[in-house]
Amino acid sequence: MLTLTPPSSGSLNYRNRVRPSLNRVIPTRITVKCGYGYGFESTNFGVGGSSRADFQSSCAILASKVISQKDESHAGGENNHAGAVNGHKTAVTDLVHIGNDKPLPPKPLTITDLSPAPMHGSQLRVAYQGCPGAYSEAAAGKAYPNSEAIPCDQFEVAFQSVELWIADRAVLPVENSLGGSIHRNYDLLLRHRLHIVGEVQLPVHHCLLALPGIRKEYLTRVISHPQALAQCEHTLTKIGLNVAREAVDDTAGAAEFVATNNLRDTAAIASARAAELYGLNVLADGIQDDPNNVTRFVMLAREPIIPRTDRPFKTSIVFAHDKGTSVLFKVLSAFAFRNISLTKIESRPHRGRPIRVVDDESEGTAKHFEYMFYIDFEASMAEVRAQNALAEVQEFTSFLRVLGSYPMDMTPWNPSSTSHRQH
Ligand SMILES: O=C(O)C(=O)Cc1ccccc1
Repeated sequence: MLTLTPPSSGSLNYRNRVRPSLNRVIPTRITVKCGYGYGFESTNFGVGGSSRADFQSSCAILASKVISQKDESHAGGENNHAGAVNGHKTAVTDLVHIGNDKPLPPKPLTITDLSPAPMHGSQLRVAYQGCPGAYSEAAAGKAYPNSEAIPCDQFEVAFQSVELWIADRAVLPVENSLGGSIHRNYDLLLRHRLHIVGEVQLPVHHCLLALPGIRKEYLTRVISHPQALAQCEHTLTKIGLNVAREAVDDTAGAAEFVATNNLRDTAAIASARAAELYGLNVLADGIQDDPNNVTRFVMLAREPIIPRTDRPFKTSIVFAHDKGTSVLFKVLSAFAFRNISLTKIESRPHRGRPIRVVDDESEGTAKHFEYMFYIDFEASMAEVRAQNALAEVQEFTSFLRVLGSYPMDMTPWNPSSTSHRQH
């Protein structure tokens, strides 16, 4: 389990443990002991900087990295017969020099360079918050089918694991069709320097889990992630479960807690996979109030991907403004005039500057809340209309950051089953 502890040590502990009762190997969440001295002040977010320039330079850095990695391969690594470019095996013929030590000109980027595979030559490692069986783990599997999912005990830790190269990607739930935005996670996006490189929408099908032999009538408590409790509230009442609700960090963690503590009076709301992993019975399934319950996750990486125009892309930005009237209206117009659809707009209190005091000699003083605005729009940063829209937005804002420009999840809509079953 990856956890945060005060600076000093520096050890990493990632192991598999066997649960004797379940006779199954479940990866333990990893624990990393390191400092957590991030500069969280808004000045560290690049206030006043040109995010378009930032974005473009990031892309250039990525492209030049690919090329320099090729050069490193030229220099001859551990293997004289084949080199690796971004983790992809390269045939020896690509690496020979022509003539007088003249290196080959750099090869054009290919599709595999756009989302670089890990340099360690193994599976992509994807960090998520929660225990095995959590929905975030399923989202990691949907986004990166052959990846190794790394459970972390907090989101902060999942972010750190990518920053410290323990993982290659982090998966973060950002909004739900019933509960709306997961605000804390938007704050995390701003506090860290990771880039959104993809999104997945996951139909979430909740089950009510209890120890074998336990019936609904024995229960005095239901535990789960707050989002899961909220998404099942009406159904729980409808099936007569008017018992205490308790929030825990993740759904699968709730299932594990019931199993390991042999709790006969407590049920967990979690996935069917969690029931299997922790040896629990499914008392009722499909208990989400909305059968079309979907959670959107974003994937984060240290480097941005190079935006393209040959498939639908989405771009996520965050901005703040100091003063001026109708700023939000002007920002929205920058997109509307260019026919760019917005898929999301969200405001969050500005942590660095939560309050603004306005003086008026005749009226006195007033306090206003200050906000950060998050917008997702349907265009790629490779499109001129998106670049122009952002150039305009920048004129009205004191801070602007592109969180990422990434392929939209276009998987066909496949809603979960429409009825819940009780057992
Ligand atoms: O707790 C989990 O399993 C998560 O991945 C977070 C979550 C909770 C409820 C719905 C979707 C994601």
